[in-house]
Amino acid sequence: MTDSTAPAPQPSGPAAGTLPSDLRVAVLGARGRMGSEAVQAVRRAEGLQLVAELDHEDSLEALVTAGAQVVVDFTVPSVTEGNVRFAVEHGIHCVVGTTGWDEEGLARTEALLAQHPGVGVLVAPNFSIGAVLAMRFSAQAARFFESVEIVELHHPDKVDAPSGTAARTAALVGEARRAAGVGPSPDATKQDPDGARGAVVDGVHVHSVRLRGLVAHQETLLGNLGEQLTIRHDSFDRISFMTGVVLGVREVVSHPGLTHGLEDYLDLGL
Ligand SMILES: NC(=O)C1=CN([C@@H]2O[C@H](COP(=O)(O)OP(=O)(O)OC[C@H]3O[C@@H](n4cnc5c(N)ncnc54)[C@H](OP(=O)(O)O)[C@@H]3O)[C@@H](O)[C@H]2O)C=CC1
Ligand SMILES: O=C(O)C1=N[C@H](C(=O)O)C[C@H](O)C1
Repeated sequence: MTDSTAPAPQPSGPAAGTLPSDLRVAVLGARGRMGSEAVQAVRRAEGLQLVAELDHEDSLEALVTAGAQVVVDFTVPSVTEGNVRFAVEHGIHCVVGTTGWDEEGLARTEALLAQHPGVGVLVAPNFSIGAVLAMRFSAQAARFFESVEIVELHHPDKVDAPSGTAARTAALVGEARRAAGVGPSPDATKQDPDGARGAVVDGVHVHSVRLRGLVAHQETLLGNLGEQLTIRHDSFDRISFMTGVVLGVREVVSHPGLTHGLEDYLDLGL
């Protein structure tokens, strides 16, 4: 959708200090909480050149006009897959932080990528290194405990629940427990008319808290008789996601096809 009163998108030529070989990067959702942080991170990063900052009133055609090689998407769940489709069809690699992706959307994107060999798409539910490790640790621990539940806590302006990170953690935990032949967490609840037990994702209960003052936080609670393990991660500031975003931009160009999760670009040594 275009708005003639809105400022035109900002395709920019080579800026002082950039080289012709710098990777040309555009940010979608550039005025949002994450997009604005990503704009600054790309500007700061050596070897990257910010060529467009787009928000919802801007046409995606501006990505092509600006000659973007990689697009970073921090928009809203309802539009992110369409943004990726446009980019892939124009040979532009994608680094996607927007949440709300389901298996069907990922499968459609994978099928599209098969028609565009050489193009890479990274969909990462969480770009902070601590959160990536917390997801991995949760999956590793899952089979050793009788009970597992996830609590995610976020700022109240977040539009989706459960968080993408919590949904991904639950999927990894569920998969690890199934692979190990571990049954569901014990739960005698027979009546829950108000949904007090939270959402159930891949057999794992997920509870979403929305509280002013928070940024992004998550606990995986694992229980056995007489003991509890808590795997907690806190993002106190959105700067925590930026190392991962810049890494994703640099790596996506050499990882054709679909990558789900930043961990595939990292050597976690686990
Ligand atoms: N993977 C990760 O590590 C992280 C992921 N996220 C996810 O990133 C997403 C964005 O979060 P956040 O920045 O807090 O949200 P915001 O609401 O602050 O930002 C979203 C931005 O996208 C814009 N927008 C909406 N529709 C379009 C469109 N069609 N094209 C381009 N831009 C559009 C909005 O504009 P307007 O307001 O004018 O409509 C807004 O500026 C969420 O899905 C969130 O879960 C967040 C943090 C970390
Ligand atoms: O909306 C947010 O803020 C966040 N969204 C992502 C999610 O849904 O997991 C990542 C992080 O939790 C912050």
